[in-house]
Amino acid sequence: MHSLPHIVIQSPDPTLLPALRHKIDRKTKPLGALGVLEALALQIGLIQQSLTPSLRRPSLTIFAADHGLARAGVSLYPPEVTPQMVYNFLAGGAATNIFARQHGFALQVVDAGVNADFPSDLPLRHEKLGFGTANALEAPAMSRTQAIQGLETGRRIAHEEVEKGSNVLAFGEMGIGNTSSATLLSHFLADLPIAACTGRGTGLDDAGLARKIATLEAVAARVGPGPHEVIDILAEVGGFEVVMMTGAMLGAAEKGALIVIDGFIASAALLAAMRIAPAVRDYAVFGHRSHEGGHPLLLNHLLATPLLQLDLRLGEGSGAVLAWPLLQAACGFLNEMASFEEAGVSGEAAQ
Ligand SMILES: O=C(O)c1ccc[n+]([C@@H]2O[C@H](COP(=O)([O-])O)[C@@H](O)[C@H]2O)c1
Ligand SMILES: Cc1cc2nc[nH]c2cc1C
Repeated sequence: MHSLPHIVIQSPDPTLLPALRHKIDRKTKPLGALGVLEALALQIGLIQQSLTPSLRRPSLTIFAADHGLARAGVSLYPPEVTPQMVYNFLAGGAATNIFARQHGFALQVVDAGVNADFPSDLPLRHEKLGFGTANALEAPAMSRTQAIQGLETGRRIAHEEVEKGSNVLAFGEMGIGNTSSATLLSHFLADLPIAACTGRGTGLDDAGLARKIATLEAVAARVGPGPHEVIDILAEVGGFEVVMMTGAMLGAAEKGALIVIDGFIASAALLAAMRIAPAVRDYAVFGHRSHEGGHPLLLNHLLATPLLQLDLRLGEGSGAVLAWPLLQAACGFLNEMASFEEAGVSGEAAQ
């Protein structure tokens, strides 16, 4: 039987922290005046173990998959949209394509388990774990073996991106029904109440939201209160794209790359990854705060400071890619901004 891969992730060595702090504090600005950008520069410097970090070949990988639970009416849109959006990504017409082009991201799309037969010659990475997950109301979304295979595949994909020269990896997803998986992961892995962290996803109305909450509570009752191993929770509530994204985050951190987290689903994948190797958190930055109901709660749980707050609720990695100029700004000021000494500006406070 497959077993959970042994993944060792080290937190970045903190020895460089005082030198990084000193370099930031000698820049021509009041102490702390660059706020969150200072924290970002510190984090990137530590991850790269460098006082002059650089961001190379930003990459976005979108994992797509279908959800059996979508048949229970938990989304406003039909599951057919998942394969249709895959074609849209491949044609370059989705929002995330535009933002990725704008910011020079290398983009790849992975079929993690879409319920469609894609021609083998499409420029799509074929890593299908199944034709959509099982309906989690009735049975585990996937087997433990599929979950482990998904983790391993995601991990390999991230390693390959690093081998191609990337040190910034953003991950996105597409999967009708996947805010339900993310809600259930938040419930089981962060102890968040289902009613509080269920959101409208693609745009459910009040009645739809009430139906979704009742459905997710029924799934949670079938799974039972635990304790559960993280791999079993991933298998119980899915989805294929979420397990692959979890593996990819672990793979990116193993290689010392910066991970850019998108919205609610990506944050739930990180939550799962942290249960496998807690230090993965040290490599993550949070692109934005999604408009999806549970995301602020999950971000609080993760002690995360999202960089943008644009009321996005799209997924596809869009909120991660949009945060790119802020990552560049953090490295830019650390590398290029004059110090008090260089600029002949007095660095002493008057009182
Ligand atoms: O990233 C987010 O925070 C986010 C919030 C709401 C919806 N989405 C996207 O919408 C789809 C899931 O919504 P739903 O209603 O089908 O569960 C999926 O394709 C996600 O990429 C994404
Ligand atoms: C059209 C559409 C595009 C998406 N992109 C990510 N999730 C999505 C859901 C829908 C419905």
